[in-house]
Amino acid sequence: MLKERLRRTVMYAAGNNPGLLQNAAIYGADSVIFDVEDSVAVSEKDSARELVYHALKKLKFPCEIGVRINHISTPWGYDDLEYLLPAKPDYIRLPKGESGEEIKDIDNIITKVEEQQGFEPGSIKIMVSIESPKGLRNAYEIASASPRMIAIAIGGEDFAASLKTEKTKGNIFTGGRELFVARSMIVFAAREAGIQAIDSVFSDLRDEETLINEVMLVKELGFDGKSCVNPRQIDLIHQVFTPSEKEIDYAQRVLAVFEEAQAKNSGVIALNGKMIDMPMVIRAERVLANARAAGVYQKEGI
Ligand SMILES: CC(=O)SCCNC(=O)CCNC(=O)[C@H](O)C(C)(C)COP(=O)(O)OP(=O)(O)OC[C@H]1O[C@@H](n2cnc3c(N)ncnc32)[C@H](O)[C@@H]1OP(=O)(O)O
Ligand SMILES: O=C([O-])CC(=O)C(=O)O
Ligand SMILES: [Mg+2]
Repeated sequence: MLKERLRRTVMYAAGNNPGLLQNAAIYGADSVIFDVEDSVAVSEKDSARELVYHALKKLKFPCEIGVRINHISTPWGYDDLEYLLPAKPDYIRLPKGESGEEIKDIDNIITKVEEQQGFEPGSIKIMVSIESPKGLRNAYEIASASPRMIAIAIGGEDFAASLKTEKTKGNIFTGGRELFVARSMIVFAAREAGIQAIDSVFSDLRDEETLINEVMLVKELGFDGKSCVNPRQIDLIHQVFTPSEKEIDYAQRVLAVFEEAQAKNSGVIALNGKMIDMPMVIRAERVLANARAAGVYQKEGI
C-alpha cells in the first residue's frame, strides 16, 4: 500500500450492520472504514467487533479497508486492537487522537501482532482523526509519530463539540468558519510530516450543493480527500478532487513550456502572459499524478 495512494473519499460503514459491511466497498470509494466507535452503541460494541472481524477475514474487497477503533483510553480500545488486528485491516483509524505517545503505543501493539501472525512488517498502517484542541496542538507530533502514519483527518463534528460550538456547513464564502484554522493546521502538520490530510464528514445527505462547496473549500486548503457517510456522496466528492480535462491540459502545457525554457538554460518562462517557474511545475506534476491515479490520464511523463 502506497503512502501516496489516492484517498479522495474515505467512507464509514457502521460496524454493527452486516449489510453495510458487505456492500460498503462496492460503491467506488477510494477507502472504506468499518466503524466500531461512535456509530455503534455501547450495548453493541462486542457484537460489532465480531462482525467486523468476520467481514475482514471472509470477504474480498476492491479497495483498502480501515477499522475505526474506540480510543485506547476507553474500555474497548485495547480489546478492539487485540481482536481486530489479526484480521489484518489495511489500517487502524484512531479517533480523537491527542498525542504522539498514543500512536507509538498502537504502533508497538501492531508490530507484535504482525510478528505473531507472520504479516509483512509495517503492512498495517495508521490514520488518526484530530477532534479536539489538544489533538490539534499535537498534530505534527501525531502525524510524525510512526512510519505507519498515512494520514491525519479532522473529525469536525467532535471538534466543533469540543469548541462548544456547532459544525456549520462549509462554504467558500460563508460557513465552516469554526473549523477554518483547525483545517489549515491539519494540512500544515500533514504536509510537514509528508502524509495525507483528510477532511471531515458532511452529515446532511440531501444538501449536495453545499457538500460540493465544502469539498471545493477543503481542496483549496490542501486536503487530499474527505471522510463521508453515504455512497451517494462519493461521486460528488470525486468530481471535485479528480483533475478536470481543463486542469490536465493546462498542467501538460506548463510542463511543456518549462521544458522548453530549460532547454534554453532558463528557469522561468511565460505561458499566456503568466510566469511559469518551479512552484507551478510542482503543482502541474501533482495534477498529472492525481489524474493518473484517478484513471483519467494515462500518459507517463508529460
Ligand atoms: C460523526 C461520525 O462519527 S460519522 C462516522 C460514523 N457514521 C457512520 O458510520 C454512518 C454511516 N452511514 C450510514 O449508516 C447511513 O448512510 C445513514 C444512516 C447516514 C443514512 O442511511 P439511509 O437513510 O439508509 O441511506 P440511504 O437511503 O442513502 O441508503 C441507500 C443505500 O445505501 C446503503 N448505505 C447507506 N450508507 C452506507 C454506508 N455508509 N456504507 C454502505 N452502504 C451504505 C444503504 O444500506 C442502502 O442500501 P439498500 O438500498 O441496499 O438498502
Ligand atoms: O471523521 C469524521 O469526520 C467523523 C467524526 O468522527 C466527527 O466528525 O467527529
Ligand atoms: Mg468523531
